[in-house]
Amino acid sequence: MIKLTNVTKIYKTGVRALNDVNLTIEPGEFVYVIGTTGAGKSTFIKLLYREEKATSGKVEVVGQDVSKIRNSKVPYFRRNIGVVFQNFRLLPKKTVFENVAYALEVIDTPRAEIRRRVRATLELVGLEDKVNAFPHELSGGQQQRVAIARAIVNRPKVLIADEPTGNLDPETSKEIINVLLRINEEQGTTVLVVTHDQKIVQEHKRRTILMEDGCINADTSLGGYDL
Ligand SMILES: Nc1ncnc2c1ncn2[C@@H]1O[C@H](COP(=O)(O)OP(=O)(O)OP(=O)(O)O)[C@@H](O)[C@H]1O
Repeated sequence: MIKLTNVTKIYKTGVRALNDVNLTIEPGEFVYVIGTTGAGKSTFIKLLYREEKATSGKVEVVGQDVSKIRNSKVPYFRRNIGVVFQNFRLLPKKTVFENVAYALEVIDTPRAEIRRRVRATLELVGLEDKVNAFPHELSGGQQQRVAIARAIVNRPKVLIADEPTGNLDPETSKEIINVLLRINEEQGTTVLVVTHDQKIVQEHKRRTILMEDGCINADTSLGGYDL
């Protein structure tokens, strides 16, 4: 599903954010990416949805060589990938329903289909009773659920969450991780969670990739590494 082969990323400033990274993530995996600030976690995920391009090496996502996708085709490619951020990034003047429906409207989904899929997705994230609320009427955890619903409503193969619990208290963080786990288990979506939250990683043990100075320093799937 995701394969990096000898991937290096050097920014224009000369910073080497990723240094010869090799990694494979299989379809349906749930993976944490952890590491100190500046380790290269965000750079890694930006390469996956073509927000940045690798300086050298090969990045493959859903069978495509990401650096070879033409700029005009990038929006189509991105339909395979849902992304959730720490700061939710919802449209403030749109309701919960509209925020989630928007992702389907831009790809010309028929109205009845939009209604059906938005409702089913809001149910999956436990927000069926907030369909008509506006983002400012919701708690942080509820806003993050809306962001997750928006990211998965068109059934992407990969869901990437960059510090999804960074602004949330421990109890709410746990709920958000449970939602991500449910999506992984019920829909078979490959899920990547970048997090600083050691507690979450310990509580719901899944494959964990530790990044340091642009390298993968440990990977629990390779064994011999107990966090
Ligand atoms: N657009 C950019 N231009 C130049 N350097 C950058 C850019 N983005 C990131 N960097 C640098 O690349 C390195 C890796 O950054 P990255 O954001 O990938 O780390 P991170 O592990 O996600 O950190 P954090 O946990 O703080 O988000 C850092 O030294 C950072 O300063």
